[in-house]
Amino acid sequence: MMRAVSAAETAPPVYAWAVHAEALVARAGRHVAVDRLDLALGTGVHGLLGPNGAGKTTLMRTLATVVRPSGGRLHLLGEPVTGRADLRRIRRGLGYLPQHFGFYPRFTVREFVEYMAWLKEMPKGAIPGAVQRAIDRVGLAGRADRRMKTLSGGMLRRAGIAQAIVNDPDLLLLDEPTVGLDPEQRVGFRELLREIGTDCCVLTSTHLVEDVAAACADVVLISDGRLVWQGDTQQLADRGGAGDAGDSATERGYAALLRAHRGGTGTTAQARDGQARGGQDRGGRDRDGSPA
Ligand SMILES: Nc1ncnc2c1ncn2[C@@H]1O[C@H](COP(=O)(O)OP(=O)(O)OP(=O)(O)O)[C@@H](O)[C@H]1O
Repeated sequence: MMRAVSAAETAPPVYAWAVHAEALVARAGRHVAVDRLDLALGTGVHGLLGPNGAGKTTLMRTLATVVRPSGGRLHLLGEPVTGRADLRRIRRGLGYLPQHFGFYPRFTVREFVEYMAWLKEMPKGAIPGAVQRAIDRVGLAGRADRRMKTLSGGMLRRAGIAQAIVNDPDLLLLDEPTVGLDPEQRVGFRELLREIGTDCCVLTSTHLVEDVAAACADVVLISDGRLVWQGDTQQLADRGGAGDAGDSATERGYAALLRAHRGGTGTTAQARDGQARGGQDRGGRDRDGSPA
């Protein structure tokens, strides 16, 4: 008997990783904020953790093609970013919520999201429907015609998320998206992330380890611009012990990994548990081919 075959099964994958960075270097001003970072991310929700100044925002800005890499290699959605890259093509598939985003205060939510859809070169006819859908998904349907300047901090952040997802991106970058959201909104937001992550590579930075535990399948920990650790939330929790600071297993795991990194030589403290979600099968081995 014939069974229905979905498009996803028949369409060949165009690229192995949505994000593939090798020895990536990026600067914030004159400071090297991303320092020879190796990172591979496939479909799914990845949480980006790291202490203040770890380089999270600079990494996000680099992946959003706002900052040009100053060393190493970077591929986004299968396209090389270094050299004479076709950034317009990458940007059409990108969604980005910066930590601080600008907007015309007199724009309504709908006008703001429409404007961003236009900047992303979406087909004109597709924009009104896509804008309405994005606004609905972030729970701002009742406020679509309110001016941006009249929104609360949490509502503004949701409008920011709406513009980031309006083009149904293949790579969604969210820099501290839960800042300003109340607890109920945070729970709703985590659900939205999980839903988006079924067919999109989502990287979300946060200081709230609990957000990561609740919404992310994969955790990326960076410090001093380097990858310290990558693994799933259970593996993160398993890293912690009773003596580590934190109110939950994941917080204790985070504290233990940072402690090991700071106490180690940097390279010996680097670890990788398992493999990133989505992309190619790495057979449970790390980049050098040694067992994870
Ligand atoms: N314009 C700049 N000029 C010089 N140094 C900078 C500049 N912007 C950032 N830095 C430095 O680069 C490093 C990384 O900053 P970045 O904002 O990427 O880190 P972060 O992990 O996002 O930090 P936070 O958690 O505090 O937001 C920090 O040490 C910061 O002081």
